Amino acid sequence: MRRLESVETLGSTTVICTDKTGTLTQNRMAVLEVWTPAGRVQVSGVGYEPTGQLTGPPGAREATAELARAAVRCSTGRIQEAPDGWTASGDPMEAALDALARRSGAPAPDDVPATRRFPFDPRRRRMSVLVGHELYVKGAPDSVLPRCTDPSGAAAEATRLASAGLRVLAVAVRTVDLPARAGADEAERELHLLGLVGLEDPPREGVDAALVECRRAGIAVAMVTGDAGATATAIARQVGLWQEGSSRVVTGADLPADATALGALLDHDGIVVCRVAPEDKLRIARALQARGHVVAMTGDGVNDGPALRAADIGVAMGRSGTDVARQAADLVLLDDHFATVVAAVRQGRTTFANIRRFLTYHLTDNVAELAPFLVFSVTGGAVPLAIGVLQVLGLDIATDLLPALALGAEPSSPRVLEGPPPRRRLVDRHVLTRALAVLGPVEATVAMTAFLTVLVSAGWSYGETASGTALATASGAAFTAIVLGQFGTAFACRSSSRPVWRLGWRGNPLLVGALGVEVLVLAAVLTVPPVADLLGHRPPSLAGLAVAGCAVPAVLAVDAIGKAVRARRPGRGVDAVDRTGRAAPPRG
Ligand SMILES: Nc1ncnc2c1ncn2[C@@H]1O[C@H](COP(=O)(O)OP(=O)(O)OP(=O)(O)O)[C@@H](O)[C@H]1O
Repeated sequence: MRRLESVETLGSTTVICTDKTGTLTQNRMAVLEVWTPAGRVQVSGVGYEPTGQLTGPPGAREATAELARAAVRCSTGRIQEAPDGWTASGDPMEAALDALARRSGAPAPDDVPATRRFPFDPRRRRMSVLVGHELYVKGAPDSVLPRCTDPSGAAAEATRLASAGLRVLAVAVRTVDLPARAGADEAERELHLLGLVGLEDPPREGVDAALVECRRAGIAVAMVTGDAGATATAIARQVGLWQEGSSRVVTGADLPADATALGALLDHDGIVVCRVAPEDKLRIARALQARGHVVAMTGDGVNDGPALRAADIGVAMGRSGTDVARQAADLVLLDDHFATVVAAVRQGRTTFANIRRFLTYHLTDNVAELAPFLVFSVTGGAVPLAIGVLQVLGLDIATDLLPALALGAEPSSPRVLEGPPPRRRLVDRHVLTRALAVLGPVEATVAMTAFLTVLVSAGWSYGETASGTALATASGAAFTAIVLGQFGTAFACRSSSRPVWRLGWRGNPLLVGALGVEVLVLAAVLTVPPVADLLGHRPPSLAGLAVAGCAVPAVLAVDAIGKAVRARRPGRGVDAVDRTGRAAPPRG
């Protein structure tokens, strides 16, 4: 996480716009098939190894070697031998082209340096390199084929390869005497098509399960990719993103210009947006936000910065992403894996819930601490002050600190990704009602009852001045009741919906440890004379202790009743993604 405050936003994510390569797929490319005007060639081989087999008519295999040599001349990515086998150095797709060249027996590219380079650009979707008078071009078929003089049959082949889920690249050459001032557009025309390459990039393991989690969590997922529609759709099907009936594929160029129409078009689970330009990503993020969504957007390219910044959560690829994307992002995925985005959302929801637990716990305590002062003031001093300022400090600093910290470390609930994301404020009506109107008053009542029980049993009656010893013993009982009440509150705060006995006792070992320490601190504060004298109390009498002990069951019982009442209210447990496949808006 680059910005800590984004953790809270992450938990509220309602739409994830993910790219494909490396996030949903492994970004381990391998050429499976080549089409040249001389025929088709099937390519086999293991990973990036330079040895493999080409199967096809001899003419097609020769043409494949020529195509591969041109593609490598137009690339910088290469394969290299590492201790654990052959790996890609640079762009994995270009490394796969290098492997193809070696498997096809193409002569290694000469050392003649390129005189001009027109680098890959996601808007042009092609690149070229001029070596002497030869211009080598490679790029997306829909970008390269219209610039070829002889593309017959290639478009249909490109569609066939893409429909099989392969990433398709067209490779072409041109012999040209290029003027020094000529730009890419002028250079990359009248091309001679060498053929098409179909590259496999297998889906990542765990993506399908992560998508199922997203659906349960009310998070819609859209694939936003620069790749072709057919390839993107095939991959969407393979990973389980495609939803029969509600999914559809839209091309970047066909996205409506109007933001409202764009938002309405994209506001569904399983949408595939293909051939997007970086500025499309920015528009997509803004259009979904305008519909009330909290948008997480992944990106890796230099041009993805504005979209990553505009999204509520910009997610950059740590391995394959550019520095620009990483700088613009809130979250950097060290493994580039889609499932990690979902894990981060889970952590975001957990952190949000833990901060609320922590706040509820502390607010409850405040009510119990304030009540004695209220009673004292309202009765005009007829009821003595049950606890003093130093005792309040003792409660806040000594006994409450560790349980509060332990609540902040409550592990993720298995149900945290069930149902639509919370879009509540940290302190909302539920937190305030629970702390100030339910748990707090119970603690306060038990504390005052313990206090008065000790006083009355020592012979005090309303309006009289209590003896110093009776007052100190009664105050010790009130103090004990508040500490024990907080004991119950700490367990009650572990869940906002389930009673304590459904949670198990070992779910948060830190809390159990913290409460053990709390008991020791309580005993010390009550019995160690200098401390007890400083705070102005003494150990409670048996009657006082008995009443104070009721604080735990009283808090837990009232908490369970409050949760049961809340569970009966309509609107709880709404399905995350409704049957139309529309993304659930954040819970209000
Ligand atoms: N290095 C490259 N040289 C030539 N063409 C490329 C290169 N990289 C990609 N292409 C072509 O451009 C198309 C779009 O690639 P781009 O990198 O914009 O998409 P993408 O970001 O890879 O999409 P995603 O990451 O979502 O899969 C690819 O389908 C491919 O045909």
